[in-house]
Amino acid sequence: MNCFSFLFGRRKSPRKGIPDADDELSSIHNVKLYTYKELRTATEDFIPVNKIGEGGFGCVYKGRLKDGKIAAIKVLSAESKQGVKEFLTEINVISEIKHDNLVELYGCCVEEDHRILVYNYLENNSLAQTLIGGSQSNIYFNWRTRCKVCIGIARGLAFLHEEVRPHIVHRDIKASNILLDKDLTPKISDFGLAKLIPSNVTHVSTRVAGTIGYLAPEYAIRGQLTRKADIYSFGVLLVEIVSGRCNTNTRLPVEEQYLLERTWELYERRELVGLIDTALNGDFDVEEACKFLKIGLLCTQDAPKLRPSMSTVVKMLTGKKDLDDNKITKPGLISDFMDLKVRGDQKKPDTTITSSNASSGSDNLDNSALLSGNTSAGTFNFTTLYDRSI
Ligand SMILES: Nc1ncnc2c1ncn2[C@@H]1O[C@H](COP(=O)(O)OP(=O)(O)OP(=O)(O)O)[C@@H](O)[C@H]1O
Repeated sequence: MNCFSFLFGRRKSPRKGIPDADDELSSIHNVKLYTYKELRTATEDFIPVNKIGEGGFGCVYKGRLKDGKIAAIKVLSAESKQGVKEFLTEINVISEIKHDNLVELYGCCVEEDHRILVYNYLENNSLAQTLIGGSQSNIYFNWRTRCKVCIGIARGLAFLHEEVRPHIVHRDIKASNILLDKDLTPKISDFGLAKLIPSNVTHVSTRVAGTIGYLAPEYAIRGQLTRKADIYSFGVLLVEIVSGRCNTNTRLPVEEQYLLERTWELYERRELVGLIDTALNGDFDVEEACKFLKIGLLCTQDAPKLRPSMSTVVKMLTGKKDLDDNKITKPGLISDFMDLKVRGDQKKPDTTITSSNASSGSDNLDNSALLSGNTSAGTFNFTTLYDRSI
């Protein structure tokens, strides 16, 4: 796989910051190329009624392709400079791998200034729009469905982490990146931030990107990226699925606002059952639900090496391996650190954050990482200064 050998900026297209289509096409392999005309026809000229969503990348439309397949057609917006790099990463990472719990890329369109991704259409939106904070959704997630969703996501991640070579770290596991098909099978999507981890290195140092609330502290603060960062994010998501709530909710009483802190507190008081979603109306296996919450805690422990691998998580979730309750240590939280720095108003719950000035792949770093964005805890914009040697 040739994911990160893209060339940018040799010949620019008239659109500022967008590389020439020929340059881009030379870095895209084994992917079906759609013409803009075909995608225009498929979406009836991208009419608003066919628009099914909008993300950081641009708008997503539903459309019928020439071969009759229904597709989700993601159009990179003209303003999205960051998106061009993510566009190529997404194509090169996802096009070469297939798994039941990963979204399927049908192909893409690179024509003049148009950059479009074409996916398998998934009928039931994302976990963020349905189970977690999706008040408009009419899907009921009973306990069995939640188990299936958790295990499916875990299997998809185990595949990326342990079966694909080189291993892939997704870097943005969160509720809005888990899409659901008609049977509520979960599909991990959005590989625009994914990184390959060569087998001979322990971690890569990288610009920090991801979503506040799901970011492992060692990665958020020091830029150290390993598979354990995804495992941390998965742990947060697992607790969200069992509790049916978002990781941060400032409308709740202060002591309940941060889900991981709350989970740890209830775990210590042996009252984890109090966290399980009341929408289940008591119709769940208490022991199993508490076990899932404990696995969430195992995955979010402060020390990355204590977090289990995803294949171990799959075994624990499916009852093929016992978990040692006595071994769970306190979750790593960046909220304490953020409390010192957070200022401003309350906006949207999920925000992608990016740090600048962090060297990539360097052995000796003097990093000054500027993090900025919005959380439900407030808009933040702060600088962390640190020195480290690996
Ligand atoms: N394959 C798909 N099938 C059906 N709907 C999809 C598909 N892909 C995306 N969508 C819809 O489009 C919305 C936007 O998706 P997109 O991946 O662009 O952004 P996001 O993940 O929600 O946000 P961000 O870009 O900030 O991470 C999704 O929430 C979902 O409703």
